[in-house]
Amino acid sequence: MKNTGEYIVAVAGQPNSGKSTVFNMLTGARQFIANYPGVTVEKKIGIYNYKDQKIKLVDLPGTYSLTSYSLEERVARNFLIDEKPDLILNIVDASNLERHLNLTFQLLEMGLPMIIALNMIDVSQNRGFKIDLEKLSEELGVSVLPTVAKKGRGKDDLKLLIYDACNNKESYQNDFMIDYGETMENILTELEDKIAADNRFAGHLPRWMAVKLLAGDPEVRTMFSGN
Ligand SMILES: Nc1nc2c(ncn2[C@@H]2O[C@H](COP(=O)(O)OP(=O)(O)OP(=O)(O)O)[C@@H](O)[C@H]2O)c(=O)[nH]1
Ligand SMILES: [Mg+2]
Repeated sequence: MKNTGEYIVAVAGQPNSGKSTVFNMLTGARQFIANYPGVTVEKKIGIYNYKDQKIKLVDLPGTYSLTSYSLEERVARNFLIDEKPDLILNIVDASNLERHLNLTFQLLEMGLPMIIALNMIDVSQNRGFKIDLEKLSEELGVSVLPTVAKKGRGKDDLKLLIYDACNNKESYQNDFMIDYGETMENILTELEDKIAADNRFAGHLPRWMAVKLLAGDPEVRTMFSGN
């Protein structure tokens, strides 16, 4: 594992979930803009120090899923695959929980350490929603922290959680797995074995590749056919 004295945290979430607001809340003024390799999509990077640690946040483009059909989705997912950040900070809009969990499941399938900031708790409460945080966290196998980023609420707890997660990655590495049913699972297992045995795909998560392959993902298909 790299230990360069700084941790890289990818801020991922659907559009309008409050990613940038959380990003600003955590990093304040220490921000700069870069680009992702080969594309013009803006890469917003922010830095803050916490205790003895330097934390580098990357504000990923907002996407509804992680297929490879749009540039933003490709950028977000390639960042996760290529850079293997120390942690994914998934921003979820508590007032649209069901819709936002779609991306959460896809992020979980990438097999990286992850935590969730359940943002917009104020909006969710105003709508009369009561979210059982413990149950949500238990079902997903991920730590869930409520935030109201617009008002700075949850900032200190979130910094502490990020610090803890970066320093104890194994405990934040989830083993979440969608069960696609017997027929699909049989095919997936076969594919996973083939992928795991193929050194072209070293460093890739076999399960993730197998799922994407079955879904007809163009990028993964190209990788597989070797073109
Ligand atoms: N009420 C409320 N509003 C929030 C909260 N967090 C963010 N917002 C507002 O929600 C809107 C969207 O926030 P952004 O931070 O821009 O969301 P984003 O995820 O970065 O959006 P994209 O970059 O377009 O994907 C802004 O108007 C924020 O001020 C919150 O916890 N509560
Ligand atoms: Mg934003």
